[in-house]
Amino acid sequence: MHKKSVKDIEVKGKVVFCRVDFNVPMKDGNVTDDTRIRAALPTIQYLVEQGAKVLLASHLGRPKGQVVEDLRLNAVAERLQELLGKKVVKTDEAYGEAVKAEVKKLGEGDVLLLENVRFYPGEEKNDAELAKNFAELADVYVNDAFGAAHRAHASTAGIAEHLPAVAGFLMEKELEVLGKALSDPDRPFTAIIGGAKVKDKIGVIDNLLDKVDNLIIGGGLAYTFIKAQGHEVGKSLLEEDKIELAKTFIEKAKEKGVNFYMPVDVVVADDFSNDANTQVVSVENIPSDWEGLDTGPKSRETYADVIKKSKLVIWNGPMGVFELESFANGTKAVAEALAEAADTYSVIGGGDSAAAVEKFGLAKKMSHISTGGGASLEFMEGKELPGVTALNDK
Ligand SMILES: Nc1ncnc2c1ncn2[C@@H]1O[C@H](COP(=O)(O)OP(=O)(O)OP(=O)(O)O)[C@@H](O)[C@H]1O
Ligand SMILES: O=C(O)[C@H](O)COP(=O)(O)O
Repeated sequence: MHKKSVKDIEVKGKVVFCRVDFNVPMKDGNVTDDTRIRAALPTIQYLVEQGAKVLLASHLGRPKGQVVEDLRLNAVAERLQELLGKKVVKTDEAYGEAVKAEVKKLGEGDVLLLENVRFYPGEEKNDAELAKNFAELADVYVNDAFGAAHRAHASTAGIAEHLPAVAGFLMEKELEVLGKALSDPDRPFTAIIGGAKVKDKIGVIDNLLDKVDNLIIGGGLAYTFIKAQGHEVGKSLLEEDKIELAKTFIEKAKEKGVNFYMPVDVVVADDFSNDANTQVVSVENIPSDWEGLDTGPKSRETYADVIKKSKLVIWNGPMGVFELESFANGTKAVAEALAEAADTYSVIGGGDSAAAVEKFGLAKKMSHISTGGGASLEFMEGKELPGVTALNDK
């Protein structure tokens, strides 16, 4: 990586402002999935072992610059304390005199978690004053928040102007895996793109068509492609204004010699619910008052075949409405094929696909599950990540 890492600097005795992405799912005041906390542990533990005074900063949810009691980081601090096996001090603010006083009390190897940085309006505006306030707390800045690296905020970008700024281990790992996939992929290289809307995936499809050998399309966005091929899609999700774009993607795939796989059959339902009546139909025969909610068995088989013959697969977006048992099979088939393909390096691009492999109990079988939803998507689109750009070059 061309950015400095936490290993490139001396941290002993220094106060380190470490931005992490502890934006975790919560229910009734408890952390329901601590994956992102666990993913940041190697950096935190390293800083502790090296004798740094560790200040952790994160956002949680979207409080829009106001204090929202339910979005305080207290439960996160508790979970972190359990995982680290050592005391984590938690402050009710993220900067200011009271916080400075707490920081002064820290000894080498101590850990303090600041309050939700999005309680301050300046955070999302990348306000220079707020960035300075954060920087005043510390001697060094470490960014390990890959999941928030696509945001140019005060704690992800602005602060780096005031302190030596380096990447943490999670940040490095994510950039290494995703970067290698895009710049020097093992082949055959397959991208699987699903999810709800074409509009959210335009950039990623366009960029990946320049790089992959196979592109597999599934999920709700497939119906715009099916329509682009001249078939009726009934009540399925359709973006009328993206049909022409879908045609250009199919054309681009042809020009680039990319094998383009779309569903040949789908599971249609007469209602968006688990108890709906369902049938499997070919894409030429989608009934006018039914909607497609999953890929059909023939498509699943083809997709699994392509996956197993690939050396590298990047997957972003579910193949169907996997949250409903009746329409989870397409997504499950992709997850199972990836789990079975021992020679295939599988990269799960965060968000819903990561939730799906977790739900099917197959997460451990994947080579890399990104902790970034939006961040990994923007990276795959070839966009610059402000949280990375802001760090010091090697
Ligand atoms: N055929 C379909 N019709 C309607 N919705 C669908 C269909 N297939 C999948 N979906 C829905 O798409 C949603 C996921 O879409 P999204 O584009 O957000 O995926 P993602 O990129 O994996 O997630 P994230 O944005 O969190 O990274 C899921 O909730 C799923 O139920
Ligand atoms: O959950 C995420 O993708 C990151 O934590 C970023 O959150 P945001 O979309 O609210 O900026």
